[in-house]
Amino acid sequence: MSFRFKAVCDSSASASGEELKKQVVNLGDGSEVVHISRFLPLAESWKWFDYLDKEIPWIRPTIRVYGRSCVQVRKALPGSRFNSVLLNRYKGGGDYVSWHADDEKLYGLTPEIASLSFGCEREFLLRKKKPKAALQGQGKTAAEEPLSKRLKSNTIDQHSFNLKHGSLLVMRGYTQRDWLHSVPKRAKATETRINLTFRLIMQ
Ligand SMILES: O=C(O)CCC(=O)C(=O)O
Ligand SMILES: [Fe+2]
Repeated sequence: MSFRFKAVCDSSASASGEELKKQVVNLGDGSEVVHISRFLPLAESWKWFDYLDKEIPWIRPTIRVYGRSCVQVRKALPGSRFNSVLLNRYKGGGDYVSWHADDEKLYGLTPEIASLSFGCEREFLLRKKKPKAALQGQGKTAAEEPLSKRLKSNTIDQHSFNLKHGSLLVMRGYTQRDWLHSVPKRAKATETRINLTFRLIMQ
């Protein structure tokens, strides 16, 4: 699986011969999102979708982690900074992931999370945490934060990305500390979407 994944990435960059349309969104204060809507070729992406849809024993373990299973990948993606992948399957527009941050300690302070999407296009939202919530993640109180940080910043505090079949979205820097993300319900999204999020778990 890991070898095939790498091969697919390489061929998408060279075989198409066209520049990857890369959108880099600076969220401010050291947080950043990179979005490449045609990261993998469409046909290759459908192969991945079919493989994952059929071969993964999709389960719904509890209501809190609705439709999600976790697979530990060892020695995967040689040379990369990821050692685990989480798989999400959204059967239709009624399946969603509510507002959260992947800010668990096991990912470190500035985790890089790379998300590949297959199948039905869905909206991905980012919303700035309320200042108190962002500070809690660092064990600080508002008073401990420099005045410059407490003044209202003029950056936009909500972003939306349409995650297409074969797209890649990378969250990095302080995005998990300072921002929340979600995939909301969408009545019009009738088809299945599968999403892989690659992460580095600190040993
Ligand atoms: O499905 C997605 O694009 C996001 C999933 C997600 O946020 C997660 O697995 O933590
Ligand atoms: Fe997440």
